[in-house]
Amino acid sequence: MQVSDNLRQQSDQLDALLARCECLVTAEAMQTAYARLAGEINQRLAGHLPVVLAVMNGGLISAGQLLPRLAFPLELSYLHATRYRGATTGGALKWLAQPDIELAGREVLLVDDILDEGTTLAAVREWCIDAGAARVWIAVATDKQHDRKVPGLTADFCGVSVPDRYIFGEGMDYHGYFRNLPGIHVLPEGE
Ligand SMILES: O=P(O)(O)OC[C@H]1O[C@H](OP(=O)(O)OP(=O)(O)O)[C@H](O)[C@@H]1O
Ligand code: HPA
Repeated sequence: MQVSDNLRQQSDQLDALLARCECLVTAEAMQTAYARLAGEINQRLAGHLPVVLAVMNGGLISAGQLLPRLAFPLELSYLHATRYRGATTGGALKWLAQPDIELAGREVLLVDDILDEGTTLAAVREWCIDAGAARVWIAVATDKQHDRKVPGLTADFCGVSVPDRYIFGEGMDYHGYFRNLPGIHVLPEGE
C-alpha cells in the first residue's frame, strides 16, 4: 500500500524534530530505574495480592516494564483517564475506561508513566477509594519536579525525577507520537 505524501512528510518532520531533541535519561538508565522500582514494590507488596492498574495510555509501557519484574501473585487490569489528549498542557480529566476488577478490600497499585501536576492520579486514587480499595499505592516511571502538585499527592514508588519541561518517550507522547521511544527525551527549549 502506498503511504500518502502527507503521512510521509509528517513522519519526516517527526524524525527531524527528534534529531534536535535532547535525551535526558538513557534507555539503559530507565532499565536500571525499572529494576530498582520493581525491587521496592516487591518488598512492599509481596503477599498482599494487589490489583495492579495500568493508567492508560501512558502507563502501558511502565506496566509492561514493571510487571515481569514483580515476583508475587497479583491481578492486572487497566483504566483510561486522560487530560492532555495529545496536547502539551493538561485540561479537564476525561474517563474513557474504568477497571473491570472489584476493588473492595483490595490493595491497589496504580502504574503510570508520569506524575506531573498529579490531577490524574489524585482523581484515579479517589475513584479507587470510593470503589472500596483498602489502600492505593502509586508507582510512576517519572516524577516531574515543580511546585504545582495537587497537595498531598506523592508517588510511593518513583523511577526517576525529571525537570519541569515537556518530556516524551517511555510511554509519554508528543502529540500522540514517540510513546514507543526508549529513554526520556525533551523538546528543544522554546518549542
Ligand atoms: O499529573 P498530571 O498533570 O495529571 O499528568 C499526568 C498524566 O498525564 C498523562 O496522561 P494523558 O492525560 O496525556 O493521557 P494519555 O496517557 O492517554 O496520553 C500521563 O500518562 C499521566 O496519566
Ligand atoms: O511532560 C509530559 N510529557 C508527556 N505527557 C505528560 N503528561 C503530563 N506531563 C507530561
